[in-house]
Amino acid sequence: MTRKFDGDRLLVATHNKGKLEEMAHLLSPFGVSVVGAGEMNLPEPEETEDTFVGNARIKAHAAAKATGLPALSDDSGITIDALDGAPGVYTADWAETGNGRDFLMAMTRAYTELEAKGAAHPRTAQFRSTLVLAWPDGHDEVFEGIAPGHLVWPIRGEGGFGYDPMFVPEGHDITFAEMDRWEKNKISHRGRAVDMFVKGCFDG
Ligand SMILES: O=P(O)(O)OP(=O)(O)OP(=O)(O)OC[C@H]1O[C@@H](n2cnc3c(O)ncnc32)[C@H](O)[C@@H]1O
Ligand SMILES: [Mg+2]
Repeated sequence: MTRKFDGDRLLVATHNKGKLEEMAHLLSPFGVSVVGAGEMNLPEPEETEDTFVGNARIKAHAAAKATGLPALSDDSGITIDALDGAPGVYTADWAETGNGRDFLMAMTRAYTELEAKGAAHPRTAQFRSTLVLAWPDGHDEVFEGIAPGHLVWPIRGEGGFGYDPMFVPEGHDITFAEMDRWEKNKISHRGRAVDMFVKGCFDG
């Protein structure tokens, strides 16, 4: 098996601990361990684009430029059909309190907006993950994964992170937050995007 990047540790340009743990688990079967942007003391760049790929590019290129290493970023979020795709790229912003993030507040907003619209059940939604592998020479590669499902209320489960307690993936009746620790990775948007990354970056 050959790989397109050198060394065993891959820089993952994220400051989200939940994402980093999932990436570490998803990549370990390929002999790749990860190091997060936080551990490398890299700043968190402002995500000023209005697309997942645009923001993923900002994060990956900032990390690659700062370190001279290839860097893999993840920009992700949830699109809710009855809310015309909101919160989408603003998924993290819905949790912003001005003093950290509150995901119960963000999930409550999603539920409240669905109720206000009288949205029918099932309230379909998709988790989306766009990975960008950026190289120090400025070029990049893009990989995407989608997990379809629906939203439930009240929220259920203690696992995962972010909006996991309100999301039931298609073909299941428990939320991502109710799944055993690594079950989510087998079917998640991030798991699917990492599959594409692995296919694109390894041969043999
Ligand atoms: O930008 P980085 O540093 O990677 O970390 P972040 O948490 O800010 O990540 P994003 O900018 O990509 O925002 C994604 C938002 O979507 C949420 N999200 C993404 N993937 C998720 C998942 O697998 N389960 C639950 N919520 C998720 C997450 O909690 C964030 O609020
Ligand atoms: Mg972010």
